[in-house]
Amino acid sequence: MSDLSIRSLSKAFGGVRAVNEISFDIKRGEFLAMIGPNGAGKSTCFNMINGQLAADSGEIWFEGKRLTGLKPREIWRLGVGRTFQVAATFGSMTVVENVQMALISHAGESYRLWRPAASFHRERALELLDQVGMRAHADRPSRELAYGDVKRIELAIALANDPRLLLMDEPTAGMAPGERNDLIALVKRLVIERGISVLFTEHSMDVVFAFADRIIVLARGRLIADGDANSVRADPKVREVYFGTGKTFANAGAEA
Ligand SMILES: Nc1ncnc2c1ncn2[C@@H]1O[C@H](COP(=O)(O)OP(=O)(O)OP(=O)(O)O)[C@@H](O)[C@H]1O
Repeated sequence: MSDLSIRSLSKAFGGVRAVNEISFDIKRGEFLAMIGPNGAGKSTCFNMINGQLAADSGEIWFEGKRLTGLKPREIWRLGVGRTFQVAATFGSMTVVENVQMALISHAGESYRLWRPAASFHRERALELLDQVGMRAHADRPSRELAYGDVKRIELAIALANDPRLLLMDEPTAGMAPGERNDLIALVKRLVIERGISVLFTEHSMDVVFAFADRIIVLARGRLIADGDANSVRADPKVREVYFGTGKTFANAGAEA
């Protein structure tokens, strides 16, 4: 069964066709990478899926429900999660409190209700921290964490909503190469364990070729390739759009 279906999705900004008649599917449990050079339309596509941007035309369906036209919160409630940058907002709270807040929000409880009860959802929050390898840091203030660890907390927070599809727009941005691999390997393990689907964008070709089940490639708003690492790596259209960008594309991930 196809979890997410995108059909002829389009969005223009003035004269710029940021996303132009894009169609693709994500199956349950699939780890799908969306790649493309700068300005290809990846973020625009993500923002339409999560409801932050209205599509000009086309349709988005998730588990048989139409997402186009829904508000971000309605889409989130239907089981489409996304990672948020939490560090700046909740830096003064401890790691576990940040995850507790997400669980409170998921349960539809109010922050006011939570205040006198710091133990609210603590056990479940600790379980989530365990899954992302951060339980030992539970009671540290979030602002003390290293950047890579903040990314793990963001992942735990996204999982608190129990998503069946998780959208991750450049989850490894700003990370060192080793940390990137660790984070994506962790996400892939969670995908397998929880049977959720993930759509992610990533600039590191090594990461994409090593971990993605499938790769879709955008260029100037168009979808130009959709397949596994080998077929995408060998695709002349893909090579053409990456040629001259300075990325080590041709051999990236060849060992994977
Ligand atoms: N709010 C906006 N207003 C005007 N133009 C926009 C807006 N958002 C995106 N664009 C344009 O739409 C095109 C696609 O941008 P988008 O950010 O979706 O690409 P991207 O693939 O995510 O790029 P990057 O990898 O650099 O993040 C670009 O030409 C961009 O300049």
